[in-house]
Amino acid sequence: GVAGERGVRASLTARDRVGIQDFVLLDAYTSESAFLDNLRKRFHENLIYTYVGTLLVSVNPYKDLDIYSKKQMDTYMGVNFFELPPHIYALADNVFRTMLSEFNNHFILISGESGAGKTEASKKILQFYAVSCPSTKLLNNVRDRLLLSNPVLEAFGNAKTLKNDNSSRFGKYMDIQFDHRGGAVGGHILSYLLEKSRVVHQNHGERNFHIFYQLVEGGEEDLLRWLGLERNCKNYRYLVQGDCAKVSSINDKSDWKTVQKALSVIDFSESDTEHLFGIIASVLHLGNLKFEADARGYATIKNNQETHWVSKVNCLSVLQQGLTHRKIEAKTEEVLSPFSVEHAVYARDALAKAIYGRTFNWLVNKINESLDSSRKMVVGLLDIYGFEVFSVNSFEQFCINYCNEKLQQLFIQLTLKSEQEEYELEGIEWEPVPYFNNKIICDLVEEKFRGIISLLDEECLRPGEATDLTFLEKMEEKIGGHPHFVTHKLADKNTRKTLERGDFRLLHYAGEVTYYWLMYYSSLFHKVMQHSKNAIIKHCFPSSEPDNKKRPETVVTQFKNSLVGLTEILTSKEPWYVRCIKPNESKQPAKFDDVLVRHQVKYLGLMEHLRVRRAGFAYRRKYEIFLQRYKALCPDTWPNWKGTPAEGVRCLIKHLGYKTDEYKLGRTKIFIRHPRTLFATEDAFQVCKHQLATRIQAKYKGYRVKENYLKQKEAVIHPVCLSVRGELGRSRFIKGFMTRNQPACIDNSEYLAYVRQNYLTRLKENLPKSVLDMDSWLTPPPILKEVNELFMFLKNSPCYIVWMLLLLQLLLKAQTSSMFKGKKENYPLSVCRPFVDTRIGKIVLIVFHFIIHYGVPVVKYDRNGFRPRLRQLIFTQEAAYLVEETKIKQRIDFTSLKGVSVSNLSDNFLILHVTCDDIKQKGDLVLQCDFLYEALTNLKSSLSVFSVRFDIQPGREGFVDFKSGQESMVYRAKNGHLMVVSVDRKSNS
Ligand SMILES: Nc1ncnc2c1ncn2[C@@H]1O[C@H](COP(=O)(O)OP(=O)(O)OP(=O)(O)O)[C@@H](O)[C@H]1O
Repeated sequence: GVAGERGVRASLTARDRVGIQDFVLLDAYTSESAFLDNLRKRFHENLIYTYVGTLLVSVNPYKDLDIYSKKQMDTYMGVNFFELPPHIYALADNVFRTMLSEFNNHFILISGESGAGKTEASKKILQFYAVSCPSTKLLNNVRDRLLLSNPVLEAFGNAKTLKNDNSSRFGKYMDIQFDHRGGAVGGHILSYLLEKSRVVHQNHGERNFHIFYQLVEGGEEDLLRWLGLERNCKNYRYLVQGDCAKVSSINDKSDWKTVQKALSVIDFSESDTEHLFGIIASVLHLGNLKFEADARGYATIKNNQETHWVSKVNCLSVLQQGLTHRKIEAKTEEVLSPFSVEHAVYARDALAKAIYGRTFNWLVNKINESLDSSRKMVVGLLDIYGFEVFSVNSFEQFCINYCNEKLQQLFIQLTLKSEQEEYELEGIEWEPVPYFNNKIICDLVEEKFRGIISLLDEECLRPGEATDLTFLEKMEEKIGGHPHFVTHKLADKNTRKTLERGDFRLLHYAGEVTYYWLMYYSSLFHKVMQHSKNAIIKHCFPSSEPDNKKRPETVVTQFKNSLVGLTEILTSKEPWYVRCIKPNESKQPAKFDDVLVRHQVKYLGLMEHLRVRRAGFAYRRKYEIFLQRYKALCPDTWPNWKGTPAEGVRCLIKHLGYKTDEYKLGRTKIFIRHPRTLFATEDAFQVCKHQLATRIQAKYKGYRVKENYLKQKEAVIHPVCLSVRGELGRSRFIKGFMTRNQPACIDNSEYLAYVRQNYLTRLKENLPKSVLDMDSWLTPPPILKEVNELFMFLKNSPCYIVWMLLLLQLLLKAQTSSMFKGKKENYPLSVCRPFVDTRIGKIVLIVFHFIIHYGVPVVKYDRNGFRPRLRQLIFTQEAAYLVEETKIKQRIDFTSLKGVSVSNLSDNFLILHVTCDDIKQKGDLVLQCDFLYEALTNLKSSLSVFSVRFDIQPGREGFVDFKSGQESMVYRAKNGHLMVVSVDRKSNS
């Protein structure tokens, strides 16, 4: 039954399969507690993945599990979602195959709290694609760049926080671009809202971005000297505020090396890296700049040494003035107004943040340049910061949490809402499943004129001084009554105690967060930076910006717009979800905190998702599509249905005997409640399909026979053929052909083979008196030009080397004959071409130092997944080698070669059986070779000193099954074996 079900499922489209799988799996969870129990039990058994429908839930194990090996990847490749335990590879593989079969774009949204495992999940998906996609030299290059962009982005965009030692401090959306064959041909990265405040300030127990520590700890002596840096993080104010420059889980020195290497692979020139690290160093120097008040109380820079280094590495000269003055524009002229010390410190930090932030954007663009291709289809990976609640939540947390609200809203729209709306739209009776729709919070933040962002914009850009308090009052006035907004003034007595006057609280879908931030907007240093000779800084602060005439966009509006862009990107693609869950707050393995997990399960909307999917239907299809697929099952709808598709489906399901509770008919679609109903229909279709196929085949065969007859007739009238055999030969040939009635394999080349064969038969009957008496040899027909030339040559200068060569050929062919004659179906047909001593390019031969006996191109089939790979098979005196271009992939000593098998059919497969106790060997090799007889004869002669079993097997060889069929093909069968189908040649030979 299971096998039958699998067969049925395999025949559905990828999307059907996933939809049905979704439904089947949901049966396991009856309540939230049951779901949690299951999650906990699995977690303790190291089963960190669970499906909720098609959505993958991952619980961070906080320890390395042996589930990400190459072997695991192979196991999940090309296997249906439900056939193996849940895994991130299964999801990645399904997305990939759905993309290839439907030719559309997809995205995987990875969400969860900080430290829940989002970045790790996205890396696992990327690694899976890197291994599973087809590989060529060019594609490998792209793959390396895609993979190596990660450590660079992590160095510049990740940092240690209290929650996660490698926390992504920016949002990342990455497109992996594929060609129509599934080769990964490129990528594109979008980054969102880097947490720039971290450059100048870190909370206790947290660090600045990794790259600063990597440079100071790992940078070469010369580089540090050139940048004016000392190898001690404690000397830099921007690196010591969290008081944890050194962390046991982070190795800055080795990470520095990784980043250096990665930069060179992704096309960063020497001058790029020089400028880049110049900027990193200058930020560190900036942080050490101190100010003191002059006699009038205005700021002046205290330590000139640091200014010198900032200027030197950034090639800047007007820094002093830029940091201690602001520009005031008064009608026609610009006036410089001096800063107080406090303002100067603020300006310094703002400059450091701006430099770092813009450099980060430059870095992302630069990586994109090295990855972008003219893409065909994409799988997008969205790994974006999770919902954050700290004791002090600033403007950045506000943006991050707003982003999470938007993504939750998208999730609701794409799953819960759209599913229920579809039933309504189709007029299907349906009891709505309640869920919390967070649109109300999104509106609170982003609504035009009334939302928090609009109010903030207004406050920032209005004339007069804007402060936190004026902004707060404005919010209280405009959105005071909103149920998700609270301030000290608006709160009830109990809540008021928990709020300061300057705070405001938002009741997010994931919990309450109290915000407090300082407003500031400045374009003070832009002019200064334009004078830099550092190419990156020049690029990041272009001279055309900012356009003073235009109302400047505030940071929050820029962010809002970028989220609108992101939503557009996502809604144009098919969604898939990975929900990451954090099992405990202390990053400990094997600790499952029920309260914490329950909270995440709640706000991630998992239970609602589950309920909606379970109450719904397993399968839905437009009437046209359903009818098109299954119309053959009903005599009234086959082959053509004249009425409307809806009537056709009605007629069809009546004929099939569907019970009324098994289905619902909507306005445009049929909805089927249980997978078993569909399985039964699909089963019936499979049976019916074969019967139909046989009928169509019979018709088609008749047509082909006729067509081929005409073709062959034309072929034998070809002038070459005529000149060889004359009219009599031609008519005899046509007669023979008609008797055999095997049109598909008869063409000019067979006729020529026939001529050769004929000559040899005549030669046998008229043997020469002596081999050296050339005149006694029968004259070969003109078509045997090579032989003729050889004879002419021998005639003129009898030469023993040539005779030796000829003899060698004869010996080899005799060897082949003794091995295969009468044992393998296509033996006589395929062996008539002359054997040569090697079939691989000279360049390959030159690269290897050993003496090569024979080389031939082959296709190697991986044992896991049976993916074909082009290789060269080379024999030397002691071993066989599998070579990719000029790289040896595998060596098989003849001493460890147990045997060689081929089938008795007309395929061109060979299997090399290798002793498995040699751990370096990867098991038996399955190879396909166009020159099978030549290769095996050569192998046999190389092996003569070794005792190797040489088998010709009927039909089956362990994990490879052979059979005859109408058409040659190779595919992975349902039993997991490689199925090799070859054309039946028996009747032909
Ligand atoms: N599948 C996994 N197997 C083993 N360890 C994991 C796995 N996923 C996550 N971890 C551990 O948890 C840590 C945090 O994971 P990760 O950086 O992916 O979290 P995140 O959700 O991206 O957090 P942030 O939002 O802060 O970037 C990792 O550094 C790793 O130590």
